[in-house]
Amino acid sequence: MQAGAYAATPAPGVAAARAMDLSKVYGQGETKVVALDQVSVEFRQAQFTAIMGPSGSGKSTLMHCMAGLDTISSGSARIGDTELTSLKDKKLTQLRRDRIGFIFQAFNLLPTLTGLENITLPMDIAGRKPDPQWMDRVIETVGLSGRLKHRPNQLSGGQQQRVAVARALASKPEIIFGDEPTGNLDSRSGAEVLGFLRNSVRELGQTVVMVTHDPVAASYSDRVIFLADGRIVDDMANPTADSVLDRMKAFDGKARTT
Ligand SMILES: Nc1ncnc2c1ncn2[C@@H]1O[C@H](COP(=O)(O)OP(=O)(O)OP(=O)(O)O)[C@@H](O)[C@H]1O
Repeated sequence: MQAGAYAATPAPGVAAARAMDLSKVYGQGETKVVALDQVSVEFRQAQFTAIMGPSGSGKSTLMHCMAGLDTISSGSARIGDTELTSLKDKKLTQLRRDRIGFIFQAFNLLPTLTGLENITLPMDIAGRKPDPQWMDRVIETVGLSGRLKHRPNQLSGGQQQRVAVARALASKPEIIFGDEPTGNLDSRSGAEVLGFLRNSVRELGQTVVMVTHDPVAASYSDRVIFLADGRIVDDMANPTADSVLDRMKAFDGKARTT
């Protein structure tokens, strides 16, 4: 995909990624675990989706399968129109590099590089030139203008995660996947980073899918899908921290009585 081809006119309602009857089974025989059981879901463009559910419900597995980090056992996983199961390793690596952004709990910044160098590193590796106007917008959106020459150890945890968010946004990926992106941050820094992610969806038309355990983090999203035992059991639009918490309590109560 060409730099600059994406997101000028994001189309809400169009699927940035899609799973159809996606199953993921680990192990065999007595150690067999059905981590995902025929999951079908669409992640729409320019939407911020949170994936929630109890420990072991399949959240990370779903994210890893959709992001091409893990193979699937049956069904289909697509990024845009590209079926991941049809890709060989090299093409899959290219797809992850060129079309997907990642934000993990650990910031994974290189200590010897400045903030700016960390942000542009994936594009440097791919031999692509950052679009200067886009970079300005990204850096402004994540509020890093005065911090670009600092190295990670001269930045707070929240600032380091903002660099990681900017790095994910810099190449205009079709979709960003976050695995508990604020899990290691105090609540104020976490709120800042979540605010930036939400801004990137609203102002830059970015598509974001984030795994979280935190109802407050989920309240920054447009939509929450809830997993239990490898299945989607609920889908909530315009979540608030209270509505998410209520739903989690209802699941807990049900789990205890069944
Ligand atoms: N590599 C693996 N080998 C075997 N089983 C696995 C593997 N990865 C995950 N599982 C199993 O698949 C199920 C789903 O795991 P997954 O990590 O997706 O859950 P999760 O909802 O992300 O959990 P958590 O909130 O604790 O991170 C669990 O039962 C887990 O033990």
